[in-house]
Amino acid sequence: MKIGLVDCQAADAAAQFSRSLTDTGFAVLVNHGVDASCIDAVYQSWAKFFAQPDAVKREFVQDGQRGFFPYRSENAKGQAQKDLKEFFQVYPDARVPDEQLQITQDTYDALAGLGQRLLGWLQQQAPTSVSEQFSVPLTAMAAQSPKTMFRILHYPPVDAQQARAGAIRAAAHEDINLITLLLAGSAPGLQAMDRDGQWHDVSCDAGMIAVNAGDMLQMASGGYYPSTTHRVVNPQGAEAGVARYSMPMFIHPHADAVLKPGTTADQYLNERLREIGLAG
Ligand SMILES: O=C(O)CCC(=O)C(=O)O
Ligand SMILES: [Fe+2]
Repeated sequence: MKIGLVDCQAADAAAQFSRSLTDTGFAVLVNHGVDASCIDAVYQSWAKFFAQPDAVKREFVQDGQRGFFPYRSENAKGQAQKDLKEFFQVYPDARVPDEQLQITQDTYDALAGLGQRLLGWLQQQAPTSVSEQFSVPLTAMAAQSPKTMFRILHYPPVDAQQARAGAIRAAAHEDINLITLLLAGSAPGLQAMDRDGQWHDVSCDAGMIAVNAGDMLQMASGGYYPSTTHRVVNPQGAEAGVARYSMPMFIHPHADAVLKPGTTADQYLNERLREIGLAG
C-alpha cells in the first residue's frame, strides 16, 4: 500500500491526490496552507483542556453529538471494547470553552476551506461515469455544512489492564463522512488496512495532514474513492506512558444531500451513529 505524499503546490497536485485516494483511500498532504503556528497553538490549547479534572470537562457534555465525550464512550462498529480515548466534538454551534474558542474556530475555518479545495480536486479528477452520479457537485454537498465536525482526541497513557483485555486506542473502523482531514497526531499509531487485510503505518509527521475518504464518499462515488479501514494501535514499551493527541476534521454533506438515489446524508448518518453507540 503506497499512500501518496502530496505537495499541494505541485502543478499536478489534484491528480496525485485523487490517485492516492483511489488506490489506497488515503493521502498525506504537505504545503496545504494550514498555518503551522495555528496547528501548534490548537494542540497546546486542547492539551490544557484535557489536563483538567473530569468534573470540569463534564460541564461541556452537550446534546446532539456536541462537546465533551468522557473516556471510553465510543466503540467502533461491531466492537465490544470501548476505545481508549476521550474527545471533544466541535460543530459551528457547539459550546466551546472560552480559552479554546478562538483558536478552535480559526482551525475549523482553515480546515473547512482546505476541505472544499480537496473536494473540488476529487470532483474534477473523477471520471465522468463517476461524477455524473453525484446528485450535486461534491463542493456544493459540503459547502458551509453545519454537519462538518472537528474532533479533538486525547488518548491517555495506556492502561495495561485494559490493553490486556483487548482494548486499543481506536479500534478498526471506517469514517462515516465524505473526507476526513487529520492533523498529524502527536505520536505515531495510525494504521490503514490494504486490500489484503494487512496493516500499514500511516506516516504523517508534525504539520502534515492525512486525508482519507469516508463511507459517504465511497457511496456517492460508487466505490471509486474507497473508504479504507483504519485504527490507532497502542504504543509499546516506554511509549505506552505517553499520551497522544490527534485532530480529525470530518467533512460532512448537508443533511438533505442525496448520497445515492433514496438515501440522504442524514438518514445514513443516524443509522451509523446507532452502530457506534453514540445515538439511541
Ligand atoms: O487518532 C487518529 O489518528 C485517528 C482517529 C480516527 O480515525 C477517528 O477519530 O475517526
Ligand atoms: Fe477514523
